[in-house]
Amino acid sequence: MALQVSDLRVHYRTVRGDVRALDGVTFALADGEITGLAGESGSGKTTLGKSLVRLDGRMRHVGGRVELDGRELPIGDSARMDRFRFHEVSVIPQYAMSALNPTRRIGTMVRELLRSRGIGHRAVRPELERRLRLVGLAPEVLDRYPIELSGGMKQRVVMVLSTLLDPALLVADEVTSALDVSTQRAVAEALVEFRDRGYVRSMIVVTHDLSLVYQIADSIMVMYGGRLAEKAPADALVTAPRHPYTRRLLAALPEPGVRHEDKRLAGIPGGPPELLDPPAGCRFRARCPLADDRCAEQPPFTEVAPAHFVACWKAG
Ligand SMILES: Nc1ncnc2c1ncn2[C@@H]1O[C@H](COP(=O)(O)OP(=O)(O)OP(=O)(O)O)[C@@H](O)[C@H]1O
Repeated sequence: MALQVSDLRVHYRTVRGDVRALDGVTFALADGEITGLAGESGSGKTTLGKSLVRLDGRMRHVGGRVELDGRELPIGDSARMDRFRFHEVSVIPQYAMSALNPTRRIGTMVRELLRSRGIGHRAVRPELERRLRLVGLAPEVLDRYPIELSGGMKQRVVMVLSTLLDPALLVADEVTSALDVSTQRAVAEALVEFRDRGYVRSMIVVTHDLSLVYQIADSIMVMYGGRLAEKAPADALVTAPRHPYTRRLLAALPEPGVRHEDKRLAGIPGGPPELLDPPAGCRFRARCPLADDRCAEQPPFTEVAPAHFVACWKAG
């Protein structure tokens, strides 16, 4: 088992109180598993991804554990986490490619990044060039400025960099969302190739685009209101979803292959719960057509079929 996340709770501290963005998240990721993480905007996907690699200043780890290969990751302690980042856990953050410094050449940024991690540039240069070629980029790309590269090229550079030291876990947050359809496919296929070659052991691919992730993921997790609603092998999740929210999320998808970017989910009345003061019981209760009195109690995240977990009293 590569990654085990148990009852993880991460809050944002705000002047109005704590936003309970992760409120008891439990799942495991096997060696070699690519999992897609889907759900409406605000459900906690980015927070979950960040929590495993780098908590930002406002995030507080209030409970739960994260273990990688049986060792606990000190996610609440940024200084201690530094040892694991890039080497063992790595993230391609949302908007990573627009965050590249426009005034510095790609190669300069790479050298600085490696130096900050105590890694000699020369030692990894051949591997860096090999991997750039693998994703269709000539090593000369290192002499260029970010503005000279297309979005897809920048995204591939970021991918190569974040996995250069063969981390056990990669979190890729919306890595394809700003790209055109054919480039999206190329980047998605490169993620699979990196896993197949062992550059990354396991991967969490955060996305709004269930149809794209379905093409590359072994399993899919669906988040709702700071908790996981369902995790299942990709086929089972798409063809036989058990959670009423997952069913609606899939029903709201446009035709296969077309991106779904609506901030609000069409077809599901109401909005996601307020995480500042979330309702008791099942978070989906207020919008669920199947809800009854039992749903006032929080349903456990239970394995209802092999590797198929659901948090719903009606899913058994
Ligand atoms: N810096 C912050 N301060 C306070 N609350 C925050 C902060 N960042 C996120 N949140 C809240 O935490 C919850 C989860 O946000 P998160 O960004 O993880 O969701 P998401 O599913 O990734 O959304 P999106 O798909 O829009 O990126 C939301 O209620 C959001 O409003």
